[in-house]
Amino acid sequence: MEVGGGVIETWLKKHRMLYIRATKHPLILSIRDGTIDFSSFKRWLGQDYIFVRAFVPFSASVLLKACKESDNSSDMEVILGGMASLNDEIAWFKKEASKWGLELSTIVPQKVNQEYCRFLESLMSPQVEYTVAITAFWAIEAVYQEGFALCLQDGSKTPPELKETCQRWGNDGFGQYCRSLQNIANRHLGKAPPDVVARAEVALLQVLELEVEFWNMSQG
Ligand SMILES: Cc1ncc(CN)c(N)n1
Repeated sequence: MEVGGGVIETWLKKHRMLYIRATKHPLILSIRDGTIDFSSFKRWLGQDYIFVRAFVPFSASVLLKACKESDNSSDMEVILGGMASLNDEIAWFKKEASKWGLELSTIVPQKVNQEYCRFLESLMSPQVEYTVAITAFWAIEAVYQEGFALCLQDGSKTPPELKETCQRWGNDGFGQYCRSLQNIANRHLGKAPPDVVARAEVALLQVLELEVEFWNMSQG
C-alpha cells in the first residue's frame, strides 16, 4: 500500500485534465448514468477484444523486461498475475460477444485501435527500458480500473447488462493489482536517469491520449 508521493502522483497532478478526460470520458459517464447507447457498447466490445489480443504480447514483453532488468523478483509475480487474468479476459470477451450477437472474427480494427496497437508494438522493442514499459503498462490498466470503478459506485445507474463488464475492471482486486503496478513503476522511476524518466512521462501522455481517442471511437 505504498502508493503516494512518487513520480506517478506528481504526473497525475500535472496532467490532471488529460487523466480526467481518459477516466471520466462521456462514454464511461453514460454507462454510470444509464444513458449509454448499446451500439456504442457493442462497438467498444468488438474493438477492445482486438486491443486485448495485442495487449497480451505487450504484457509478455513487459514480463521479459522485468525478468532481465528488475532488481525485485516480486515484479515478475505481479505481472504474471495480470497475464493470467488476461487469459480469462479473452474467454470473457468471446462469451460477452456472443451474448450481444457480435461475430468477433468479422471485426475490423478501427484506425485509432490500429494506432494504439502500433504504439504497444513500439514499446515491445528491447531498446525500450523496463521503466518506460511498466509506466505505460500501469497507465493502460489504471485508466480502465478508475473508469469502470466509477460505474459501480453507490448511486450509479449502470444498466444490469453492463454490470459484469464494470466488475471486470472496477473490482477491488483489480484495483489492488493497479496499485501494485503503480508502486513498481514509482520504484523504478525513482532511480532512473532523467532521460528515461522523460520518456516514461511521454509514454504516459501517449497512453492517456490514445485512451481518450479509443473511447471517442467507440462512441461513434
Ligand atoms: C483500450 C483499453 N485500455 C485498457 C484496457 C485494460 N487492459 C483495455 N482492455 N482496453
